[in-house]
Amino acid sequence: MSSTTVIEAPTSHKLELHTAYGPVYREVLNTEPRDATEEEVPIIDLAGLSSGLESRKEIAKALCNAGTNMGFFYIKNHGIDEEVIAKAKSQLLTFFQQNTEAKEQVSQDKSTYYNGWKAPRSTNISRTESVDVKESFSWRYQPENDPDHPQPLSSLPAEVQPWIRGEEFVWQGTSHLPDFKSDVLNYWKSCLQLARQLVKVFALSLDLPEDYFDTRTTFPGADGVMNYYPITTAEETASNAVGLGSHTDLQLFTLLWQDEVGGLQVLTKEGQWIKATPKPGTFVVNIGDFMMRLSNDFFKSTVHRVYNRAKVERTSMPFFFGLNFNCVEGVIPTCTSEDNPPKYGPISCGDWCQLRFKLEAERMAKKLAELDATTKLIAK
Ligand SMILES: O=C(O)CCC(=O)C(=O)O
Ligand SMILES: [Fe+2]
Repeated sequence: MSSTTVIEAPTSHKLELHTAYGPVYREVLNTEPRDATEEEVPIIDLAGLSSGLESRKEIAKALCNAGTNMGFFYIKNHGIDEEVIAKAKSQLLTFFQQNTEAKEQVSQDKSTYYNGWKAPRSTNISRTESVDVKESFSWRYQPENDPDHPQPLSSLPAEVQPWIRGEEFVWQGTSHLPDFKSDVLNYWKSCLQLARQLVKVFALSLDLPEDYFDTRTTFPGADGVMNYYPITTAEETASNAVGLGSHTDLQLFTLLWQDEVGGLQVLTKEGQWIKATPKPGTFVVNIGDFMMRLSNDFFKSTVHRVYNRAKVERTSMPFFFGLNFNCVEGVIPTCTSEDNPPKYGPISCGDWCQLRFKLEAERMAKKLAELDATTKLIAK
C-alpha cells in the first residue's frame, strides 16, 4: 500500500509592522480582499458639527462605535470646500509631473524633519512587502500658516519652538509653480480647522469636556502629505508590489482625501483585508497609534495599505493630526479604571513620532542598500 502526503496550502501568513518600539507581527489570511460593509466602515454625517453640544454628542456616539470597532470611517458634510480640494489636487498633479531634477529641489534628503519629496520606490514601510511604489510630498506645521492664530515662530512660547517641524525649503523649492503654496496650504488649513472641530467630538466620546484637547492642539502635529501612485508596471503587478505597504498611522487621527481610483485596504481583527472604496464627497478618517495609546487601546489604530491595480495613476492627500509635540501625555484618566489600569506611560507626542520616523528611515536605508547590492550582483 502506498500512502500519499497531502500538503495543504497555508491559509495565512505573517505580516511585520513598525511601531515606535520596533516590529510587531500580525497573522493575515490568504483570502482575496473583499469590499467593506457599511457596518465595518460606516459613513458619519458631520452636518451637525457646529449646531451645538447635543448634535456633537450624537456624532460622538457614532464616532465611538466606529472608532472602537474598525477604527476607520468616512465623514460626509465635512465642510471642506470641493474647490479647495480640486485646486490642491491639481497642484499635486503639477508637482509630480515635473522632472526629477525639479522635484529634487525639495528632496527629503534636504530635510531635518521628513519634509519634502520622496521618490517613487524609495521607501519600504513594511518589510514583509515590496518597496512602496508611490512618491510623496510632505510638509508640516509652521505657526505662520495656522488659519486660527497665524504668528511667527519667534513669538511662540520658548518650550514650544524647538518642536516645530515645518521647514520653509518645501515652499522655496516649489515657488516656480504658480499658486502652489497658497492652493496646497488652503487645503491644509481647511483640514486643520476640521480636525480641531473633530477632536472635540473625540473628547466627548471619551467622556471628556469637549474643549479637553483645545490647549493641547494649539501648535499641533499637522502633517500634510500628497501621495502619487504611478500605474503599477507589469513586473510589479506580477511580484505583488504595494503602492504603500501595511502600516498604522502615528498621531491622533488622519483625515484622508482619496480620488475615485480606489486601492485603500484595511485589515480586520480576523486578518482579512477589506476595501475602503472611494465615496464621492467624503473623507476617510482613521485612528492613529497615539490616540490608541491615550485611550488605553479603547480606540483602534488599524493597519491599512494601498494597492493600485487600476490602469490609471492614483492620488491621495492625507492630513495627520496630533497633539502639540511638546505635550507629554499618558493614558487619559477617563479611559482607565481599577480593572483597566493604564498600559502606557507618558511620552511627548513629538518624541513618539520621531522614534518611529527614525526607525523607519534607518531600516529603509538598510533595505535599499541591500537591494542596490543585489542589483549590482545581478548586473555583474
Ligand atoms: O493613499 C491612501 O489612500 C492612504 C495613504 C496612507 O495610508 C498614508 O499616507 O498613511
Ligand atoms: Fe496611513
